[in-house]
Amino acid sequence: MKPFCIETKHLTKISDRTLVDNINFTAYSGEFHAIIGSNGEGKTVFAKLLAGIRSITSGSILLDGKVLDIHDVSSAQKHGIYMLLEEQVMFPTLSVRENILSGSEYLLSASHIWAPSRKKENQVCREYLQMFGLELDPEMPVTELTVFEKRILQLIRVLIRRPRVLILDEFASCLTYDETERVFQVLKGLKEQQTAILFITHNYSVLLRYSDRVTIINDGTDIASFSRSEFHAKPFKEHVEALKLNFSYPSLRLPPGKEVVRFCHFSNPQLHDVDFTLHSGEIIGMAGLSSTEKASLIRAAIGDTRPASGSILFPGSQGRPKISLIGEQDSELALFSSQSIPFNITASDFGRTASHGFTSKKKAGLYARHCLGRLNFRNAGAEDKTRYLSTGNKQKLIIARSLFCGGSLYIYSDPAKNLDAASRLELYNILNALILEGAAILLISSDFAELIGMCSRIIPLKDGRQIGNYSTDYLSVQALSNTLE
Ligand SMILES: Nc1ncnc2c1ncn2[C@@H]1O[C@H](COP(=O)(O)OP(=O)(O)OP(=O)(O)O)[C@@H](O)[C@H]1O
Repeated sequence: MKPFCIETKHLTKISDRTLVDNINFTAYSGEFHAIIGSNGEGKTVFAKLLAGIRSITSGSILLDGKVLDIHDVSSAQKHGIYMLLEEQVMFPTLSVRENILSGSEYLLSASHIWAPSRKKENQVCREYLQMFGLELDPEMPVTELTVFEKRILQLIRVLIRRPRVLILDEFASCLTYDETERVFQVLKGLKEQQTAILFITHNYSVLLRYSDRVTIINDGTDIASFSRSEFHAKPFKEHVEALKLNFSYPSLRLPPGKEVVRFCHFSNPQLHDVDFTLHSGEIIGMAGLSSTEKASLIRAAIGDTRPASGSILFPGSQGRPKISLIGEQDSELALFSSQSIPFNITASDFGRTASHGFTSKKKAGLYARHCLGRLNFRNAGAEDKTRYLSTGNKQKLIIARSLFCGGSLYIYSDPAKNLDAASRLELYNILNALILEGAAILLISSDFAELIGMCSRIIPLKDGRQIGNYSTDYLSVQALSNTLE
C-alpha cells in the first residue's frame, strides 16, 4: 500500500447540541494513532463520523488531500475506512465461520462468480484465528466464545477486507495484558503494510506501549496532538496529569472482619473446586474467568443455580445477605435505554423512592444526582436521555444503580470498563469506602493491574478450575499472567 494520510478539516457534528466541534485531525498510514479524552468528550462520535456511521454537519474528511464523500458506512468502506464499535455485534445463532465471512464470501472466490467452497472458507477462518493464537472450530456456535474470542472474530471480519484506515473503539477494554499484546502484535503487521490504525483508549499503559501519535479530544474538539518523541516533554505530561492517566491505585488493606461468604470446594458444570473465604472489609479478586464462568459464578452466588458438589455458605448472616451486582453484559442490555437516568439508577430499589405509595420522581432525581456526583459524571446531566449517553457514562449508571442498591456483599465484574482514568480513581475510592463500612467485595476482572492494585488476595482460575489463592503483596502483573498462561 502507498503511504497516505487521512485528515479532517473543521469537522463538526451538531445534534441537539454541538457534539464534535471543528476538529482538524491528521493520521498517517503506518501509524498507531491513539485518541484519548475523558468520558463523553466526543471521541466515539468523531470516530463514527470518519466511518460514516453518523452524518457530518459541516467540515470535510480527506484521504491523501482529496475530499471524500462519506455519507454512510458503505461509502466510508469504499475508501477502506472501517470501525469496530465498543459493543460486540454478533449473529448469535450463526457459527464462527458465518460470523467472520457473512457478506465477504466473494473476497475468497477467485472468479467472483462461484461461491468459495466450505473447505476454503474454513481454512481461511482457521488461518486468521491462528494469527491470534486461537484454535477454534469454524463450525462452532459463537455463543460459546469468550469476550476475547468474540472481539477477535469482529476484528477478523474487518481484516479480511484489508482496511486502509482501521478505527478501534476501546477494543482492549476487558482484555488481559496478554490478549492485548496478541492483538497489537497482529496489528503491527497491518501497520507495516501501511494501514493507519486509530484506537480510542482510556488505558495509559496501552497508550504508552503502542501509540506512535496521540490526539486529545476535549469538549468535542481536538486540543492537542503529540508524536511519540514528545511523550517525555512537559506539555504531554501536563495533559497526562490533567486526565489523571498516570494514577496510582489507592490500595487499602484492612484487617479482615467476619466471614461474609465461603466457597467450599464449590463445583458446577463450568467451575471446579472453587475454595476461598471472603471477609467483611476485604476485596478479593478473581482472574482468568471466561464470560460463561463469570456468569455461572454470579448465578451460583445469588442462589440462581445449585452446585454439583461443594457449597457456598454465608456464615455471617441468616440466609443470603443482600448482594449488589455488576454483571458483564454490555450497557445496552443492562440499562433501560428509553427510560430516564433516575429511573435506571433507582430501578434496583424503587421502594426507597416511594412517597405515599407512589414512586417520587423528585426523590429519584435527588438519589440519582447524589450517586452520579460520586462518580465524576461529566458531560451529561441527570435529565439527559439514557440512550444518548457515552459508553463510559452508561457504565457509571450501572455502578450508580449498584451503589443505590447497597448490601453487605458486592460482586463486580469489570466495573471499571470504559471509565476514564479520573472516574476509575473515583470508583476505587468508593470501593475503599465500602470496605471501610464493613462490606465485602468480590472483584472479577481482566485487568491484572487493577486486581493487584486493589485486592488483598487473588484467586486465579484456569479453564474454570481454581489454581491458587495468592496474596497480592509480592505479586506482579507478569507473574499473574504467567500463572494463567
Ligand atoms: N444522538 C445524540 N444526541 C444527543 N447527544 C448525543 C448523541 N450521541 C452522543 N451524544 C452525546 O455526545 C457526547 C459525546 O459522546 P461520545 O460517545 O462521543 O463520548 P466519548 O468521548 O466516546 O465517551 P466515552 O469515553 O464514555 O466512550 C456525550 O455527551 C453524549 O451524551
